[in-house]
Amino acid sequence: MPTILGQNQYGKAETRVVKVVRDGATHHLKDLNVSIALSGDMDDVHHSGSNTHVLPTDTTKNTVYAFAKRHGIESAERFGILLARHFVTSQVPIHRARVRIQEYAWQRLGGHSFARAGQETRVTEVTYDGTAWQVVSGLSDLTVLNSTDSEFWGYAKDEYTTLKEAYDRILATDVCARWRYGWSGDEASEPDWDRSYEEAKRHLLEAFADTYSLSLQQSLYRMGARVIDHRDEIDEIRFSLPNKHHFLVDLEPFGLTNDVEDGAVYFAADRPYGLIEATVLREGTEPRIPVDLHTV
Ligand SMILES: O=c1[nH]c(=O)c2[nH]c(=O)[nH]c2[nH]1
Repeated sequence: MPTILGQNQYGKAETRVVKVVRDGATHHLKDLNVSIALSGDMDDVHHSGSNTHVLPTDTTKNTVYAFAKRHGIESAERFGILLARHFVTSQVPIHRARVRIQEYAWQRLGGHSFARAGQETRVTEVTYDGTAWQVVSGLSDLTVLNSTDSEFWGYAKDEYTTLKEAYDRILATDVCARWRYGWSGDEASEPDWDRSYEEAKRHLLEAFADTYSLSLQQSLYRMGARVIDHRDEIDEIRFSLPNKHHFLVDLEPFGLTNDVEDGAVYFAADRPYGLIEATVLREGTEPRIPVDLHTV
């Protein structure tokens, strides 16, 4: 049967780029997911396997990172225009470039601290056996990020350790927290659940933003301790915190320095991720929140 090649396009999908702009102690964040699709004179690669006209998808990814550093990210549209024009005007066989960009919105918590806008899910689990009540509430998927004041160094090393010590890194996580109320079931002392939720959330966010962090484990403990210290009705809190790694992109091959101090471009990796989990308890109380909040 004779066949013909129909519409075709190619490029790197979902390049996750985070650009930090430092304005003194105030940082600004652009967080994009960029997908490039190029098309043009691509018959040969499909028919004969000749790659002469194929600018690698790897290159389209590098271009996203290099452009983020070289031109900054003023808006998703401006960034898309720069990229699309670049591919079409610099490669003769490429006649069309489609650049799709998703931009993640961040809400400011402080100078260098941010929470992903409108994302979290509030949860509760109420158990009653005719005698005792147990109320465990919390939240999932509250994404937060500090663009500085995070280090990680001085860790144990063995023959498989390659991680470079970090003295100024991005610290980001999706907070999954469950807290258990000490409430006995007595109506007169029933907590104001909405207020308790808002305050627990506020305290854990403030602790995340205010902590100069030497590890996510340390930030976690501070977040839990802040909630327990300020909220008498809560006896126990457990966190499951993925360490959402942001790696500095090596832009040296393109003659660009990517120094943290003057606003860097990061590759936001989605997996694998470190998963840091711990319970913080009021002294004298029993741990009752299940250990595995996540199922992975
Ligand atoms: O805050 C961190 N805690 C770790 O246990 C760890 N491990 C790692 O590779 N990076 C980090 N970061």
